[in-house]
Amino acid sequence: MSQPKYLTGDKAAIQEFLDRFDVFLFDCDGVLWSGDHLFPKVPETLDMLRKAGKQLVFVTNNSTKSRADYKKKFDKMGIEAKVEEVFGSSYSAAVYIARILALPPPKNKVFVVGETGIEQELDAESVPYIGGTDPAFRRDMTPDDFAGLANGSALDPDVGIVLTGLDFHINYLKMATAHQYLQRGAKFLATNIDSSLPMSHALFPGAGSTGAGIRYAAGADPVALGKPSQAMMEAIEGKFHFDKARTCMVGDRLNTDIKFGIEGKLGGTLAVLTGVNKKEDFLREGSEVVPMAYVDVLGDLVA
Ligand SMILES: O=C(O)[C@H](O)[C@H](O)COP(=O)(O)O
Ligand SMILES: [Mg+2]
Repeated sequence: MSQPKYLTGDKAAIQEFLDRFDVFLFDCDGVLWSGDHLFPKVPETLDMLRKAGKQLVFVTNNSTKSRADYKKKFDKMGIEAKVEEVFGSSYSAAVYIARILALPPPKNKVFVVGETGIEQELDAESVPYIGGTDPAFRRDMTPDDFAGLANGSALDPDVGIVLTGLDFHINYLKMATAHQYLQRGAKFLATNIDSSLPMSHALFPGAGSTGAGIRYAAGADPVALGKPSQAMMEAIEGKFHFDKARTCMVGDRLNTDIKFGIEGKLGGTLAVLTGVNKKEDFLREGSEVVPMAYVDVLGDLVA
C-alpha cells in the first residue's frame, strides 16, 4: 500500500492533486464543520474549486437533517451550495425504500428510530411512517406498553420496515417497539452505522451506537444504506453521472468516507484531520484503509 501524500503547505503538490479531478464528493461532519462550528476557510476552499470548474456533491451520513435542512445550514454558514448538490443518508434510505425495496401497501409503512431528516425525506418519497419525532414515543415505558407490545395491540399492522438513524432521543420504548416489529418479520434498515459523531471538536455516540440496542436485542444487523455502502455510490452516480476516475472523495472517517471512495473505485481520496480519524490511524503499518492524500484542515487547499 503506497504512502499517502501529505499536501498541507505544499502548493505544487496541492495543485497537482486538484488537477487530477473534476468532481469532489465532500463529507460534512468533521470536514466542513464540527456541529455548528465551521472550520477555517471552508467557503473560500469550495469557492476556489467552483471557480476552477469543479463539480461539488455533499455526501453526508448524518440522517438527522434533510437536504432542505442542509441547504439552510449551508446558507447560515455562508457556504454557496444548491439543495440538489446534497446527498444525505436519510435521502438515500428514502429512495431505497420507495424505489428499490418498494414493498406493496399496506405493509410498506416504516417504524422510524431517528430524527426529522428521515421523516422529511420519507414524506418527499410518499412513504408512510410512524415513530421518529412523534412525542408519543418520547416517554418512559409503562406496564401497559409491555402488554400492548407483547399482544400486538400497541403495534401498527402495516409496519413492514424498521429504519434506524442517529437518534438524540433514543429510549427503551422505541427499542422495544422496534424489536417487536423485527420479531414479526419487519425488514431491518439503517441510514448509517457510524459508531461516533464529531461535534464541538469531540466525539459523541453516533447512529450505530444509538441503534446498537435494537441490533443486539434482535440479534440481527440492519442493511446500512449510508457510506461506505456502494448502494449509495450507485445512487449518487446515477444522479450526477460523473467519471469515477476523475472523482475524489474527501472525508474525515476511514471506515466510511475513505473506504467509500476506495471501494467505489474513485480516482482518489483525501483525508482531512479535523474529525474522527488521526493520521496515525492510516500511517501505521498494516492499516487497511489508506487515503491517497491528506491535509490537516480542508482550508489548507487554499492556504
Ligand atoms: O453518527 C452519525 O450519524 C455520523 O457520525 C454522522 O452522521 C457523520 O456524518 P458525515 O461525517 O458523514 O457528514
Ligand atoms: Mg465526517
